[in-house]
This record gives sequence, structure tokens and C-alpha cells, in this order.
Amino acid sequence: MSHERLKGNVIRYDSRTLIVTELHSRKHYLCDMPGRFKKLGIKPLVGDVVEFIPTGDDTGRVENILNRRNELKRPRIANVDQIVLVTCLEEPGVPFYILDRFLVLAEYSGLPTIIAVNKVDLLKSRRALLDLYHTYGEYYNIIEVSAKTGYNIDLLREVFKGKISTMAGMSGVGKSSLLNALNPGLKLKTSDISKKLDRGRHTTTRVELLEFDFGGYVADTPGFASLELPEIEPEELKNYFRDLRVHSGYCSFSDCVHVDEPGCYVKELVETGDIPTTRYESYRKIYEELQEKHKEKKRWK
Ligand SMILES: Nc1nc2c(ncn2[C@@H]2O[C@H](COP(=O)(O)OP(=O)(O)OP(=O)(O)O)[C@@H](O)[C@H]2O)c(=O)[nH]1
Ligand SMILES: [Zn+2]
Repeated sequence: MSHERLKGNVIRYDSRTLIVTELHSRKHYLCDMPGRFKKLGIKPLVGDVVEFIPTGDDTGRVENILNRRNELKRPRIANVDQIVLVTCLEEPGVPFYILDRFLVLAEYSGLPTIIAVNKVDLLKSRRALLDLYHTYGEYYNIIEVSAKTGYNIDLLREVFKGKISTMAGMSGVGKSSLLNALNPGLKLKTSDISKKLDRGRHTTTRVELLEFDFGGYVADTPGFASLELPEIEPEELKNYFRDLRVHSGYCSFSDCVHVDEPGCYVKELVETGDIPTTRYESYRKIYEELQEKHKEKKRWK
């Protein structure tokens, strides 16, 4: 048995053990952590890249956790590359306002975001799609897909390939169906790995990374499930609307929040239709919600 250090991705973790996928062979190792980690308060996260030394055929001991590029809060994952926001225009027709809330959370996380429009097989015309492109197409990559017919699933596979992703989107838009279309049996396969390496120990409720056969990982639970807004100052909200942000510099006041100020260029663009009304309405609605939250907080101080 060689004792060279190997590197791998943590795909699952409970209080004592980690399942690590070795980067090159993609073999799974059940690893434990040295006691000193706990003493030092070092806790691994799913998505971490760790160095480990094999102690048996499929076991190992973690030596080191490499620096994280980032850390997503919900679900708790390290080194996330992107968010794939799933929506659809029929069954259910997801309101743009809901999409806008997801996008604020995505922008706040600072991660690249791709919009996947699922169930395009249900559309009788391209009208609703054109509306979506008009509203979001300049600022986000949009990909039309159908989990049912397989339309553009190969393109979506390219989006996920080799990356750590998290999917977000309203209930019923087809997130699970898409994962299954991308990689049939994805969830089952992962629970098999867990069972084999775990030797029947209790199952964890923590987030796990599912491994695509074609390379790459996706969180097994959707992100931003609650749509609850993070602690953003109302004045900061404008930074999380890409389309407002790019025009912010042209308002008369540099700290313009695009609500009541004179000489607001953003409001001018809403008038001329260059910024979609739905986007501006979402902005106002969320702005007011944040103001309320802010007031509440002050009241209790
Ligand atoms: N027509 C059509 N139906 C689809 C498509 N994708 C999913 N569905 C259906 O939409 C319903 C919801 O799909 P799910 O994959 O469970 O959606 P989900 O986003 O995972 O839902 P949650 O688990 O509630 O978050 C199911 O009845 C699917 O069969 C599609 O591309 N076209
Ligand atoms: Zn303004």
C-alpha cells in the first residue's frame, strides 16, 4: 500500500466520516478526520477539495482541506461554480416576480447563473419565450429544454459538465426530471455508493453532491428553497438587479435608489421600455419589503 497523498472532492459528510471522490480515478473513499481537526474547529463541507492518505482499499484519512473558493449558505456547499435556475412558462407558469426573487438571491451569492426554461414541449407558440428573452436575455444565458422530449438536454449537459452546480427553481418546474434526463438513475446511483461505503450506518439529512457520469456534481437539494431575502440594506438592492446596475451611474444622484429621486435615468428607461416594467416592479416590491424588514429591526433594537 502506497502512502502518497491523493486529492478528492467531498461529496458527502456526517459527523465522523466523509465520502471523497478521488480526482483522477473518481474512486470513492470513506475517510475519517484526525481528532485535531475537531479541536481546531475545522469542519469540512460538501464540495471541499481535500488531501487524504489511503488507509485501505476504499478507506482513507483526511490530511488537509484546501482553501475554499466560495461557500454557499443554502444548501451549504463549498466551491460552487454556478446556479442553474429552472423555470417554466406553462404548468406552472412561473411569474416573473418569482424569477426576480430567485435572481436577487443568485446575484447576492455572486455566482454565475444560467436560466433553464423547462417544459417547452407544452408551448403552443414562442410568444412567452420571446417575452422571457426580452426581459432576461441581455443579462443571462437562457437555455430552452424539455425533460420530457429530451430537447436540448445535450446542451444542458455541457452546462453542468465538470462543474459543481446547484439547481434552484419553484416546486414543480421539473428539477428532478431534468436531472434524470441528464443522467438516468442519478439519485439511485449515489445512494448505492453511500450504502456500500457506509455499511449500513444512519443516513444523513445533510446535503450531498450527486455525481454525473459525464463529470461534474450537483447538490441533491435545491437552493434558495424559502426565497427569504438575505440581510440586504434596501439601498443595496439595486446592485442585485443587473439591468438596473449597469445604468445606475447615469442618474443625477450617485446614490440614487431609483424610487423618488429627480433625474433618475433608470426610471426614464422604464418609461421608454428599455428596462422591462416587470423588472422595475419587482425591484420596487422587494425594495419595500427590505425597508419593512429594516424598520422592524430598528423597532426591536
Ligand atoms: N410536459 C412536461 N412535463 C414535465 C417536464 N419536466 C417535468 N415535467 C413534469 O412536471 C412535474 C414536476 O416535475 P418534477 O421533476 O417533480 O419537478 P421538481 O422541480 O423537481 O419539483 P419539486 O420536487 O417539487 O421541487 C412532473 O409531473 C413531471 O412529469 C417537461 O419537460 N415537459
Ligand atoms: Zn435612479
